Amino acid sequence: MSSVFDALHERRSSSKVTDEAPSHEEILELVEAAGQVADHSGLAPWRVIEIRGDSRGIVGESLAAASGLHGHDAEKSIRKSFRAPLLLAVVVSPRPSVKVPYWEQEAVASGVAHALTLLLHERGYGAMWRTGIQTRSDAVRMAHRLEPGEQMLGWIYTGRHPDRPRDRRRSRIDVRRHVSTL
Ligand SMILES: Cc1cc2nc3c(=O)[nH]c(=O)nc-3n(C[C@H](O)[C@H](O)[C@H](O)COP(=O)(O)O)c2cc1C
Repeated sequence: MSSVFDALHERRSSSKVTDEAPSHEEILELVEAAGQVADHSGLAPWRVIEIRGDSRGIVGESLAAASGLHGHDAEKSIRKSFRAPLLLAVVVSPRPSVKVPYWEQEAVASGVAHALTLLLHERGYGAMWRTGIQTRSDAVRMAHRLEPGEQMLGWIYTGRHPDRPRDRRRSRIDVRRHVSTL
């Protein structure tokens, strides 16, 4: 079993995946695990929408509509949402709280999304968190039936990793530039 340290170093996004998607039951299991992230007041201010099959077109259609695309350009946008067999829309569902402002609740939802990508990777699924300039548009909100106040965080595109994940341990950051002392 790899350590959290190894898992973080080895995770890489996969833009290409096979048609094999995690089942609904597996998604429930992984989302439950991802939901164990630190959460001020335990508000669980997030939810995940599974999007499979033809429903995937709704994502591209709403992004295209929000961008005012038509014809060939709209079709191109719609095709993009079929790049993986399963799209997991991650949504911030803010709860009323005097103690926990919106930004903290978005941080929790974001943590859930990152944890999900790691868990999918561990199970041999490729995952890639994708958004679009119109992710928070009304067209996308309506297409995903978001409640007032809810916000999209994007979609995790996932499916079986096409080959065994290579050991891709490498650092992309110059850590000394990101850590300082007060
Ligand atoms: C909130 C968020 C939105 C993203 N949106 C996109 C996107 O729309 N298109 C894209 O190519 N990459 C997007 N990315 C980046 C990829 O998910 C991925 O992290 C990047 O390609 C680097 O690959 P790596 O994760 O293997 O380092 C997004 C990442 C985050 C966290």
